[in-house]
Amino acid sequence: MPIVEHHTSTQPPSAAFPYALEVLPSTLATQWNSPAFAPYRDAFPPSHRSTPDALLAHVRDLMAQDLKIPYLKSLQGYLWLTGYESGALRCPLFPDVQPSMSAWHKAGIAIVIYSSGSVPAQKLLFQYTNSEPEPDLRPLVSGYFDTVSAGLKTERASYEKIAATRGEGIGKWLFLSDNVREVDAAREAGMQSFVVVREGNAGLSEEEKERNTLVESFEEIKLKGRL
Ligand SMILES: CSCCC(=O)C(=O)COP(=O)(O)O
Repeated sequence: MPIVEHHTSTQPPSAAFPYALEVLPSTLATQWNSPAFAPYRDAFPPSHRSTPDALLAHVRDLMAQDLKIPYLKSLQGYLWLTGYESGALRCPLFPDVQPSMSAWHKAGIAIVIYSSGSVPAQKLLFQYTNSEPEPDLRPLVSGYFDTVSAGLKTERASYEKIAATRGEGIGKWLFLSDNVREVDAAREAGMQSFVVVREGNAGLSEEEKERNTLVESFEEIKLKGRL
């Protein structure tokens, strides 16, 4: 049963983050007091949401640091919704991702997503992919977790919590991520855990390469004899 860490192991850099920054000023200007937007606004600390300009500056700052704060992630999901629905955004996938996910699904292996991106944002990403002829990959996914529902991705307890939601023992799970600290946490919890090496990811030290199983494509996973 794989858990697919969905950002850098399934997707090359996408236009989603620039899109959120692009539409943020007009969203703040036109929706500041709208009932749809208010919950996203009010999730930010009061000191950073006194005015639309204050919130704009704060969100730009958080995004420049790529901070994985739940209220930022919720806002991004809200901003991405119009982009996906209008066709301005599509989630680009590495070419091995859809065929592998389909094959695992066909083989009865459950695929669960765990990301710092909010669960609503994860569902959008998998609904609107660049996969042809069927861009909507949600039927292949059995569950979604984020840092609100499962906890931090660098903590062992988060993986224990996710594994406890299904009947298989934790030793049957495989976790995939580009982030070695996440891979370590999942392994400590008792999951099998591989580092997915993709172009553009942070490099690994020699020590990290030696003590981890590395895969450059999901197609290699079967060859490693784990599925
Ligand atoms: C366009 S990527 C959306 C996911 C996201 O917001 C993010 O921060 C990625 O986090 P992950 O834990 O999946 O690396």
